Amino acid sequence: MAVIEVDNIVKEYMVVKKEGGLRGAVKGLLFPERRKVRGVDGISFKIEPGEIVGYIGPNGAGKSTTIKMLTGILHPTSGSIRVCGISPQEDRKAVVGKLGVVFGQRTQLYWDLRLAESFELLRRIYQVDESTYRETMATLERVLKLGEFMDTPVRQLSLGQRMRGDLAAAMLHSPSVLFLDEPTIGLDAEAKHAIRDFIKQMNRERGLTVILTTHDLDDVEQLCSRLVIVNHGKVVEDGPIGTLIGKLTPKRQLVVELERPCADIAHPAAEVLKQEGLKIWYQFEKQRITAAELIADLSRKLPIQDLSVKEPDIEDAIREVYKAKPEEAGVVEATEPVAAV
Ligand SMILES: Nc1ncnc2c1ncn2[C@@H]1O[C@H](COP(=O)(O)OP(=O)(O)OP(=O)(O)O)[C@@H](O)[C@H]1O
Repeated sequence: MAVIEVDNIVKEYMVVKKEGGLRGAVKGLLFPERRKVRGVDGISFKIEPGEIVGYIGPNGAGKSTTIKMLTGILHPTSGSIRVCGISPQEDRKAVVGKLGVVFGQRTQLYWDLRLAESFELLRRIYQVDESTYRETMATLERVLKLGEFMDTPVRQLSLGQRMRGDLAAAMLHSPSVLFLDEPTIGLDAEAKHAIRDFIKQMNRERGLTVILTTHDLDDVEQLCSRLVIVNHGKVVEDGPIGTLIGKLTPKRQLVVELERPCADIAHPAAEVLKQEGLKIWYQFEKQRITAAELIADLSRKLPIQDLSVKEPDIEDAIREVYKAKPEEAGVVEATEPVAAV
């Protein structure tokens, strides 16, 4: 049985149309013109146990709205959702017991308590019995290396430590599904690595199902086996990462800094985008040549002082690949949210 079944869900919001200028503002106050917009417009997908799925799309695509409906915070205007066979609308409490949620930008830890006290409070809220809690906590402490800051007040934790704390908090009640919203945002390379390692380990050892929204291409490449790509409230692609990632990010850039000027900087498999002094920007297609091959070729003929590979922006790539006609978009500009309907 699928862990998550989403069948043709729609979410409509009421918004007030805004008009420019003082006259427009007064008119808007006296005679607000309301209209419905679709934040999610007929989304369907199924997720099987143990999958790690990247749920990605540009800003305003409908990712948060979908996650809020899956967790029961919002109700769909139409369509149906099952999480572990349960409808979040009908029994939110039961669904919450099956889910762990981590928002990179917010914390569910208690700012004024020490980390260990925060966990104890969450244990009581989730009604985890003490022996199960001790066992789970021992694993989480070891894998996430929480020991050194268990007694630190949450407000004094670094962002990376707090994220590790938040992941542990989300796993305290041994959920079957973990929702991660930008789990590595703002973290340094080492902290990102620790977070990704933990997710992989929980998935491998406990069969944890993970849904991940992220703007970080490395998160997607290193964690996800499948991508569901949304744009303008609709699923535009759903498939294995191997086939989709190349389509989304066909082009990369290599920035090379030379030690001294050179006349022949061309390469047959890469385009020179621009040159500023000793710095050259090459653009190349992953399918045609790998970064390592290009670097090896160039360093044979050029005196390279420094270089870096630039990944394309995942958001721009999605927008570019899945350009929708405005009438299909279902999104109205210059509107102000009023209410979910
Ligand atoms: N409370 C609300 N009232 C009105 N419209 C809303 C509301 N919440 C979201 N929307 C609209 O619904 C659409 C989907 O928004 P949503 O926040 O789900 O997108 P997202 O993909 O999560 O974007 P981001 O990456 O910026 O978080 C957007 O057009 C947004 O403006």
